[in-house]
Amino acid sequence: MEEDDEAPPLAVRIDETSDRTESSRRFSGDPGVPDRGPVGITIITGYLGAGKSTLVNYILNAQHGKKFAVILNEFGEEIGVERAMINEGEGGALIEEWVELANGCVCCTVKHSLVQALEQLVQKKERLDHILLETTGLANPAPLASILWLDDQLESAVKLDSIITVVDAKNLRLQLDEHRESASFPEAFLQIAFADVVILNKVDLVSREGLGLALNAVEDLENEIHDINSLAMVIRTVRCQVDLCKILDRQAYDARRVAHFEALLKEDRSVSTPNRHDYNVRTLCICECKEVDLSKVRLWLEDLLWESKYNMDIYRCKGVLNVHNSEELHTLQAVRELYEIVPLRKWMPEENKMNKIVLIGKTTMIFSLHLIHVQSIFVCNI
Ligand SMILES: Nc1nc2c(ncn2[C@@H]2O[C@H](COP(=O)(O)OP(=O)(O)OP(=O)(O)O)[C@@H](O)[C@H]2O)c(=O)[nH]1
Repeated sequence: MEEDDEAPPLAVRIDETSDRTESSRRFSGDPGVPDRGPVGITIITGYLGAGKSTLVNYILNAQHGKKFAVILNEFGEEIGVERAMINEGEGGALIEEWVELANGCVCCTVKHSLVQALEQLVQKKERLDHILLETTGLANPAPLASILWLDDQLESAVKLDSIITVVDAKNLRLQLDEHRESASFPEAFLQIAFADVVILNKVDLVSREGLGLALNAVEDLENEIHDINSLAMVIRTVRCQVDLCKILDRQAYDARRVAHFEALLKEDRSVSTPNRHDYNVRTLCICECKEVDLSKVRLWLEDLLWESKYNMDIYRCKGVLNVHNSEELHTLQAVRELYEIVPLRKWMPEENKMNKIVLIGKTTMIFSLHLIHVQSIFVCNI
């Protein structure tokens, strides 16, 4: 794990008096509803040239009537260049607020300025519907996710909504292959591993090559992305033209957002996703009906997330739990070392009570349930 990930999430506890209404209506097409819940932040990440600015432009120019703040993170020499790439509309009409973080990479040196920028922005939050944070092409989104992901006890005025990773369909394979043999770890893996949504952009460039093979080529890329992160929704685009309802207000980090977890229960994930490629970032899915002991789950998670035991570095985890002596379905969310387990709702009579835990992380070993000692969390041994 990296050193700079350690700032507590309390760092962005900004507005203790903010009200706690749901922010889900912001993009629901009902602009008349007064809604001053936490302002959602979407992190837009992706490799150099993948189409991040194109996506920001597309969002700003879409007919939604919403007010956005845009935070740009650029390296010193690029100051002003990124901003010039964004169409602010006549007289800046499309953007409510601009913040440029120009001191370096947002995931290390700029953490403090980011928090300050958010503090400034939320003072104007009555006028804001959403914040877009575009990171530099090389940024690792992990520390950002840890800073911005707040659990429900923290009454913040901002809330991480989701991480969108834009990937370049033409160059993705090259980018993933690039460092596979070397000691340096490609950001492209991390960006996919942390994504809630992957925009597979520039599919026009793949389709143009070898007509008959084109469809397969895009499908192969989708599979490759899912091998790394089976939780992410993958959307194919040309010039990032995407239905905004699919990418904004996803509340991907809200443990009480029922839809994410119900989808998890329905999806038929295999027990362990075999990788066709020898990547060391993978998804592993635990699927077991036996009841779990909550205190054992916590111990196991803390070993995994805090101690990086079992030769694994877990980036993201989501799951539903069948807890011993409880009639309630519990949800589990983790981003790096932060995790939360909350009771969500009663199990329904027709439901098959089960545990489903999806882990996304890096390992130097063969990813196996046995090796991560998952048997230790169950009330009865399996
Ligand atoms: N053919 C094609 N070109 C695209 C598509 N999307 C974006 N581009 C072009 O790709 C180039 C890079 O797009 P940007 O949006 O600037 O990419 P970026 O990720 O912001 O780039 P950096 O800020 O340098 O990391 C631009 O010339 C875009 O016009 C697409 O779907 N197809």
